[in-house]
Amino acid sequence: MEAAVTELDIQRLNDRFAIPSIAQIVPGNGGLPKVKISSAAASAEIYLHGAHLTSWIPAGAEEVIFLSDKAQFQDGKAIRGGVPVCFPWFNAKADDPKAPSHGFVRTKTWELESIIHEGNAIAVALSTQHDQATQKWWPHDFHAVHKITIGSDLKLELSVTNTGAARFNFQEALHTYYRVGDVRQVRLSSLDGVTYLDNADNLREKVQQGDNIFTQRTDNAYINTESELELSDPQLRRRILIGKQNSKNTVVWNPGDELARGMADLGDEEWQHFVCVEAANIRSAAITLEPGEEHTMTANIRLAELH
Ligand SMILES: O=P(O)(O)OC[C@H]1O[C@@H](O)[C@H](O)[C@@H](O)[C@@H]1O
Repeated sequence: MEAAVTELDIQRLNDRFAIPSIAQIVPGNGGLPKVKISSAAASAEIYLHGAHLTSWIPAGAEEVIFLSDKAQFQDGKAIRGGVPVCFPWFNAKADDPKAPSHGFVRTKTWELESIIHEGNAIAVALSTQHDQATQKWWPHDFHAVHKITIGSDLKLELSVTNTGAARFNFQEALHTYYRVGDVRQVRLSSLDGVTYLDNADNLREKVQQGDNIFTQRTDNAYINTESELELSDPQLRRRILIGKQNSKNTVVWNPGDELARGMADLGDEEWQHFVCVEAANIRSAAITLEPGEEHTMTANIRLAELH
C-alpha cells in the first residue's frame, strides 16, 4: 500500500510545479492528488495515480474525455474512464492469470516531473519506474515517462527506457475513453479493410468492412494500422481526429449493454456514452528494447466540425 497523500505533500508539489492561475495540484476524488489546468487554450485534469488524464476540454468545446460516475479512486484500483496507461502487458498477462489486467502502471502513483509552457499549451510530464512490487510481476528494470500536452490539441507521449542489463519485451496502450453523445450513433472511419482480432469472438481474425458502428459489444485489436482515425458524433455535432506515431495497433472497445451491467465501476447506461480508441503496440507488435534503448508511442487528438 502506498502512503496517503497529505496536505503538506500537496503543498510541496505546488511549491515546485504550480503555475499561478494556470496549473495547480489539488486533492482530487478519494484525496488522490491531481494536476488541474486551466489555460486560454483548454482545461484538463491529470491524476498522479496512473498518470491518468480524466478530463480535457478545449476552449469553446465540451468535455472530450469520458469518466465513469462510478469510477473508483483508490490505491491499487484503475480509474474507469480517462486515459489509463497500459504497460507492460495488455489485458490478461499471458503467463499469469493472477497478474493485474493491462499491467501495473495504471494503478501506481507516478512522480510529477514538470509542468511547463509549450507555446500556447501546457505540458505535464510524469514518470515511474520498476520497484519491488513491479518486479514481482515482471522482473525488469525500466523507466517510463508520460508527457501529456494540454492545448487546443491533446498530445499523449509514452516513453519507455530499458534501464536494466537485459533485453525485454513489452506491450502498451493509451486506453483513451472518448465521450460521445450516443455510441449507437457514432461512426469510426479509417479502418476499412484492416485485419483485426475479435476479442468478443475468441480472437478470430476478421477484416473490417466499412466504418465501425457500435450496435453491440466491440473488442477489436486492429493489426498493422498507423493511419489517423476519425470518430464522427452526430449528437455532439463534432468529429474527434486521432493521429498516432509508433503505434502499430488500434484497439476499439465498448462493452455493450450486458457486460456493462456486470461492471461495478460503470453505471448501467454509461456504455452508451463512450468508446475507447486506443493507440497500442500489442501481441505480435510488442516492443523489444535492448539495455539503454528507449521507445516512444504518441497519440495526437483534436476536434473538428462534422462534415
Ligand atoms: O476492465 P479493464 O481491465 O479496464 O479492461 C477493459 C477492456 O479494455 C480493452 O482495451 C480490452 O480490449 C478489453 O478486452 C477489456 O475488457
